[in-house]
Amino acid sequence: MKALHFGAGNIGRGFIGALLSGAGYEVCFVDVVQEIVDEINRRREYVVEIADSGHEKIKVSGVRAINGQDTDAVATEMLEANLVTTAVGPHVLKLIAPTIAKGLTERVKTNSQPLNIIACENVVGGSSILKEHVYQHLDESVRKKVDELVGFPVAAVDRIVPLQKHEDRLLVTVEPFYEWVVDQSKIVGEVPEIAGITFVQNLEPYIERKLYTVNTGHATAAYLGYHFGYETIDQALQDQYIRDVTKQAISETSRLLVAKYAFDPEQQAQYVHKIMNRFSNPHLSDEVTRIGRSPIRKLGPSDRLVGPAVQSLNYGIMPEHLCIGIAAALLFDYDKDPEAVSIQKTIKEKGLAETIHHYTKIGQDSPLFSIIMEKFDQLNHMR
Ligand SMILES: NC(=O)C1=CN([C@@H]2O[C@H](COP(=O)(O)OP(=O)(O)OC[C@H]3O[C@@H](n4cnc5c(N)ncnc54)[C@H](O)[C@@H]3O)[C@@H](O)[C@H]2O)C=CC1
Ligand SMILES: O=P(O)(O)OC[C@H]1O[C@](O)(CO)[C@@H](O)[C@@H]1O
Repeated sequence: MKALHFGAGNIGRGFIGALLSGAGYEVCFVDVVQEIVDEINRRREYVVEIADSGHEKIKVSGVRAINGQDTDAVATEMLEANLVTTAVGPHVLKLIAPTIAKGLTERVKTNSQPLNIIACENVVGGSSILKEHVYQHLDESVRKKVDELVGFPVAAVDRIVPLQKHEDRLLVTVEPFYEWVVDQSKIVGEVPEIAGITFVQNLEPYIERKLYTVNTGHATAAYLGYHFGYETIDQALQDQYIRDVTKQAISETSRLLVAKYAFDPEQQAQYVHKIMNRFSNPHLSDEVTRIGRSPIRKLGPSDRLVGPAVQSLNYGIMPEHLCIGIAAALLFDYDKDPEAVSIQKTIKEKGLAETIHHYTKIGQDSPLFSIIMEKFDQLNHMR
C-alpha cells in the first residue's frame, strides 16, 4: 500500500507519515524544501521522539520524498497511490491543488481503483476546501470520473508538535497524545483499516470539538502569553490570570458544544482537563508565537475564537472570555508574522472598530463587538 503525503513538516513527519508507515504504508512525502527532500531520500528513515518522561524514540523507515515543484514526478506517484494526505497549512491547499488535479487526470485514464484524499489541517472542512480547488483544475470529462473514483473525506487531527530545534533535521519531537478522526461517509471504496484512525459518520461535532476546545484554549493562552511577555505556553499557563481566562474560554465553548451536539457534559469536562494538562507538558517547549501564528486565519469567522463566540450567542451564552482571546489576538504585534503585521497596520490606519469588522466579520450591531473593544482596552492597560 502506498501513501503520498504532502508536507514533510512537523505534523507530516511527526504524526501522519509516522502513523501511516506504522500501519504498513510505504510513505512518499511531497515537500518544497529541497534539503528536507534530499535528507529523507539519503536516509530513507527518521526518528520520532515522544515528549514524556520515557522519551521513547520511534524509527520511521522505508520513507522517501519528492519535490512538489516536480509536478510530473508527483503525478506519476499518484498513478498507483492508495491514499493521499496533506499537512501543509490551510492556505497552501490551493497551491497544491493544480498538481493533485494533474495527478488525478493522469490516474483516471488507467487506474479505476478508488482513491481517498484527506486534508489533515486545522480547519473545518479541509478536504472539501481542497476538493473545490482541485475541481477548478479538472476538465468536465475528468470531473465525472473523479466524482466516481475519488473521495475527499474531511478529517480532524490532533497532536501537539512544536517547532523543532534539533541538529538532526528529520528528528521530530511530538506529544504522546494523538487523535485522527475521518468522515467515513465520504470514503470512496472500502474503508481502509489503519490503526490510529477513527472513522465516524459525521465529522462536524468532532472537528468543532477539537478546534473549539484544543485550538481555542491554545490560541487564547498563546495570545495572552505573548501580550504579557511569556515565551512558551507552559510558562504562560503558570500565570493565574492567563490560566483562568483560558479555562473560562474553554468552558464557554464546552457549554456551546454540549448544547449544540449533546456531548456528555462530564466527558467534555474530562476532555478539557486532559487538554489543559497537554498544554502544560513540561517535556515540550512550545512557543506562543507558533501557536499564535497566522492571526488573520485564527480571527476568521469560523475559526477557533470568533466561530464559537458567534455561535455561543445562539445558545444564550455570552462568551466574555472568548472576547478576551479575540482582543488578545488583535494585540498580537509579533513583527516576524506577516499576518500580525497586517493586523497592526489596519488598526493604525483604520482604527480598532473597522479592524474588528474587517477580520472577524462581527458587526457593530453584535453584542460581541463592544465587549471586544472593551477587552482590548483593558488588556492594553494591563501590560
Ligand atoms: N504542529 C501541530 O501541532 C499541528 C498542526 N496541524 C496542522 O497541520 C498543518 C501543518 O502544520 P505543521 O506541520 O505544524 O507545519 P509545518 O510548517 O511544520 O509543515 C508544513 C510543511 O508543508 C510544506 N509545504 C509548504 N508548501 C508546500 C507545497 N506547496 N507543497 C508541498 N509541501 C509544502 C512545508 O515546507 C512544511 O514542511 C497545518 O494545517 C496545521 O494547522 C494540526 C494539528 C497539530
Ligand atoms: O496549526 P495552527 O492552526 O496554526 O495552530 C496551532 C495549533 O495547532 C496545534 O498545533 C494542534 O492542534 C496546536 O498545537 C495549536 O493550537
